[in-house]
Amino acid sequence: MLEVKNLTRRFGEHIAVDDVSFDVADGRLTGFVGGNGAGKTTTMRMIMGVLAIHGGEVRWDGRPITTADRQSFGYMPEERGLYPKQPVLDQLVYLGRLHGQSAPAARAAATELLERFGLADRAKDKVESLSLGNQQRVQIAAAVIADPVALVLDEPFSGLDPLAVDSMADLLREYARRGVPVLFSSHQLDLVERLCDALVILSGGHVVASGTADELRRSGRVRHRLVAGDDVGWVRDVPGLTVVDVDGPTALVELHDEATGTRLLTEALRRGSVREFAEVVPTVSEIYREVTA
Ligand SMILES: Nc1ncnc2c1ncn2[C@@H]1O[C@H](COP(=O)(O)OP(=O)(O)OP(=O)(O)O)[C@@H](O)[C@H]1O
Repeated sequence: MLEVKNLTRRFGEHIAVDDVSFDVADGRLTGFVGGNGAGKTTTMRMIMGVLAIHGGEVRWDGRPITTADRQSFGYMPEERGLYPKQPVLDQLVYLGRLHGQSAPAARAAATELLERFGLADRAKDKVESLSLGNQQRVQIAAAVIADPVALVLDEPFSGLDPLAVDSMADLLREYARRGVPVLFSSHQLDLVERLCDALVILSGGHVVASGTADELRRSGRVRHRLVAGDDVGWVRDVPGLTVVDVDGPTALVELHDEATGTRLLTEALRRGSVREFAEVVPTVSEIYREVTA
């Protein structure tokens, strides 16, 4: 398990990351979200040891992380550091060897990854001759070439076309299935919702929410939607609830307790037909907007 404990980082007077704590459990795909400048990249850089930590610590397997631990991680930095003039396959083999792989093992792993990302026919081309999206695919291959024990990926999905997004998502799921903790940042909340087991939401350098998507949904205000056969303006007079919205036969309400739900439904049935009465589960986007507002 990767643990981030009270991490803090300043740039001059500005506190970019302020007492940030969260866990990335083994086998858990954890989405790291937050607006521009929230502190995601700074946190990931501290996890990987490329930026000095001003407070707190990073732990791996229950003890302070070491340089050797970090070398066994797969890291995709925000600044995509590939050598533009080097052929794609040679570059991946070189990176694999830097991580201690033998030349044949690195070549085999690189070839398999290039095939997986539809780049087998570009193996001999220089990186700079690839489109940005394809360079991004090579960068992903570089992060996973040496069979990492944890993955820390800064916006791995940005710039990918839908097919590459699917390959990337499959790859991350596969690593998670093998028990690898995976932390990735993204601004694509729909993707995070679809893919993640857990979420960490950062705002202004602080963790404003974290947990599984289900835990976050349940921790927010639960709303109910009532759709009746006729106008439901009368719900405003029902005690024990807050009306969020009323539009003709549809009302969105927050119940203060369960008994009010029963009362509301009974009243609606007494007045006519009820087409729907259900809990409204918020999406990750809605939770995000609420906690970062
Ligand atoms: N090297 C630096 N020098 C000065 N300030 C920095 C430096 N790196 C980051 N910051 C500041 O730290 C804060 C957090 O930045 P960071 O890049 O970590 O955010 P982010 O969540 O990754 O944003 P984005 O989604 O835009 O990539 C910002 O206010 C940024 O301006």
